[in-house]
Order: sequence, then C-alpha cells, then structure tokens
Amino acid sequence: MSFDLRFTKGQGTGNDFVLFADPEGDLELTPEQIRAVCDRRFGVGADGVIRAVRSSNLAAGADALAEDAAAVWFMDYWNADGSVSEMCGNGIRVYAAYLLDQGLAELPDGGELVIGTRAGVRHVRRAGSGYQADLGVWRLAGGEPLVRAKNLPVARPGLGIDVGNPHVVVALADEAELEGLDLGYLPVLDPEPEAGANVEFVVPADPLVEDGVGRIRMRVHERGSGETLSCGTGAVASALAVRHWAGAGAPDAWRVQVPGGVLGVRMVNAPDGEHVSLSGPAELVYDGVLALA
Ligand SMILES: N[C@@H](CCC[C@H](N)C(=O)O)C(=O)O
Repeated sequence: MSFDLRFTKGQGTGNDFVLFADPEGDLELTPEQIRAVCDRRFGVGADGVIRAVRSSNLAAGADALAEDAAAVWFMDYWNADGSVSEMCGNGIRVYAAYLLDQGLAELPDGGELVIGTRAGVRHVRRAGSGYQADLGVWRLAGGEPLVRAKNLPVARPGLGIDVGNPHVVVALADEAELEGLDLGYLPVLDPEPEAGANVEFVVPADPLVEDGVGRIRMRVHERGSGETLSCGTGAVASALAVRHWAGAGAPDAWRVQVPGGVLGVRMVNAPDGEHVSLSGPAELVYDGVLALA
C-alpha cells in the first residue's frame, strides 16, 4: 500500500535531511523506505531522515522524559542506509528550526529547546543567525584503531571519541593529503568498533590558533551515509581530538571548516563533566510530498 509522506528538506553546512512530523508515532518507516527517501536519483535525496515524534509516543522517548520532563519532542534519526543513529549535531539544529517552523514548539528570546535523542536530552538555543546545541559530556572512547583510506599512503592511528555517537579522528600530514583522499570508499578500521564509527580526517590551519580560537579543516566518512559535506558531531570530535593532541594550553573554542561551511565548537566545564557545544547554520529548503510504497 502506498501513502503520501509530507516532508521538509533541510540542511546545516550542506549535511542534508528529510524531516517529517509524526507526533503520535504512527509512522515507523522501514529501512527500505528510509533508503528510498534518501536516494539522490530515485527519491528526495538526503544524508539522513528525521522524524519529529512526541517522546511520550516512543519507547526511547521514555528515557528522555525520565531525564527531563521538558523533552516533549524526540529527534528520531536514521542514516541514509536505513540504520539508526543516537545523535546528529547538524540534524538537531535543523530539527529545532523545523519544530519552530511547523509551530510544534516555541523558543522565546534567550530560551532553549529541550530535545530527546537516543544519546540523551540535548538543549538548543539561538546563536546569531543559526543555533547552538549543547551536546553534553564527551568521552574518549578508549580506542586508537589503525585507519586505512583510499589514497592514504600508510595506515594512520585514529582516536576514538564518543559524543553520543561514535567517532574516530585521524590527523593527516597536510592539505594535499586531505584533498587527495577518496572517501567514496569506506575507510577500514583495525580493530573495527562493534557499532562502527564515523571517521573524520583533520589537518590544522596555519596558524593553528588565531585570536584564541583553534582552527582545523575536516572531511568525514559518516557511518551509514558515506562521505558528506559536513558532520556536526564529527566537527566536535575533531576539535576534541586536536585539542587532546595539542596538549596543555590548547584553546576551548574551535572553528572547524568542512566542505559545506564552517562550524563552531566550544568546551565548557559543568558540574557533571566537560560539555561540548556545536554552533552553526540551519536552513529549511523546501516542503514536498513523496509517494512511498
Ligand atoms: N551528520 C550527523 C551525524 C549523523 C549520524 C552518524 N552518521 C552516525 O551514524 O552516528 C552530524 O551532523 O552529527
């Protein structure tokens, strides 16, 4: 049986998403349907799909509500291959813009949206013409897998970082090496983390720090989506990794240039540990209807 999916297309630094509202949680798309929506030739085309569902109508939403009763909306996220992810840093800003655009939530000046995700409750506020999301407490994932990628002459050690979803960050020698990578091929990790990982390749800008802000360039191969123009949680993981490698005195504010634009990352101490926040643009591009089988 086919049905019409009313959707909005949105993007943040070129990481693009199909968003749809399903407040009651009646419309659980299958992995095949997600792949059909994200197909860039036969579907709408996107790096991921986001369902706006009330936390009270989703099993995973119960945890969010237990953490914070204000998390009435849940960001239900799928990668383009139909797999579920815990978190999406660009997606959560676009999701905030979508909730506001659809009149599903309000954001008074200086206020914040409280959003349930599989990685926990996240807070989003306006920042300039975009949004800033507190992605919570980060942690070293405890692994340094060797990473092989197409056109990378030798395997390099990566650093495992968890920001709600899994990342492995790899430092490259220079811009030429970054540009020469062919991320149309899946990077191979040894050992391969059980749940897979998003893999970021980074190089420092020259100078690394300007006006107290660290500066890096990044490309990414996203778990479940392949190479994308940007990955918000990947930008955060990259800034954290480079700060870790730079050692004492490295800044807590970073500017991450990705193929689709620029993202801001900031580390801030809080009672429960060091939080990391991500800021950047979020745009809703168009609305449409897709017939799905
Ligand atoms: N593009 C996102 C991350 C989306 C999920 C990721 N591919 C995963 O599987 O963890 C971002 O902006 O963070």
